[in-house]
Amino acid sequence: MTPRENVRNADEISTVIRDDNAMLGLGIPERHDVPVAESWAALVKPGDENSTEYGDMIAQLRDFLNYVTAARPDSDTVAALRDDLERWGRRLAPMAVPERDQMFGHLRDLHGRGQTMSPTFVATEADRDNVWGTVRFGRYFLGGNGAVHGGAIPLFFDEVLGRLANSSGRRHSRTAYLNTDYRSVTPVGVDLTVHGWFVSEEGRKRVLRAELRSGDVVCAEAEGLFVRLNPGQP
Ligand SMILES: CCCCCCCCCCCCCC(=O)SCCNC(=O)CCNC(=O)[C@H](O)C(C)(C)COP(=O)(O)OP(=O)(O)OC[C@H]1O[C@@H](n2cnc3c(N)ncnc32)[C@H](O)[C@@H]1OP(=O)(O)O
Repeated sequence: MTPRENVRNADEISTVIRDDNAMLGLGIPERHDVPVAESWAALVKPGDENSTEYGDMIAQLRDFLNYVTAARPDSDTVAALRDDLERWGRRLAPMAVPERDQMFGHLRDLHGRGQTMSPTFVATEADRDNVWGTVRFGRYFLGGNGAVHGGAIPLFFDEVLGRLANSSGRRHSRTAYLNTDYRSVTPVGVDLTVHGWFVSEEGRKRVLRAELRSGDVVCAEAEGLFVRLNPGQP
């Protein structure tokens, strides 16, 4: 008997659906209510126009990607969605701006910077050399068998360590290497804890490490070298 066949009443059904949704990384609201950790907030560029509204739209887009990933829609639904997406593409295309003016990924006062490329990192505490926070990979980031895709994890580490490497007034650096060790399966739809920290800073070279945990279990670890850019270096 499957867990669903075992369900007896409406309360139990809604509990099962809620649990399934959590497992799938569905219906998880973006956490705009959590304040950005104080020293991490020093990176914030205040007053980004429409940033809250844009952030809410990105949160919807994140949920949407999770629903698209999880659904097996009928052909009418697929056709309707394709047409809607095409209409939105045509509406947005004339609004393209140069990179420096785009909002996607540039809203540093929002958790996740207003982008959907990597899951939202919620920084809860930070100092000059450390950041702590949480992340939940939605269904969109599924690799297989409930595990997060192996490529999504270094992307996430680059997001956290890249930002920490350039925090607290440090001049901009770029990732030279980023080594990831997959210690155990990283589960989709589960709140994970993150710690990123400086190991050393010598001349232009900044070595940082990070750890991703599910409860007490270490899911993945990373070490990155970030090299401070010389003036004029892209
Ligand atoms: C506007 C809003 C934006 C918001 C953003 C928010 C945050 C976003 C978060 C996302 C963030 C995302 C961030 C991203 O993803 S950045 C994107 C990914 N990274 C890149 O595209 C970088 C490409 N590479 C380069 O540009 C150059 O190679 C760099 C600049 C890295 C170094 O070239 P450069 O010519 O300048 O320097 P150098 O070659 O003399 O090297 C200098 C020193 O470093 C040592 N070295 C170099 N490489 C390695 C290596 N692989 N292993 C070990 N060591 C290495 C080297 O031996 C030397 O050491 P030493 O001999 O002096 O002892």
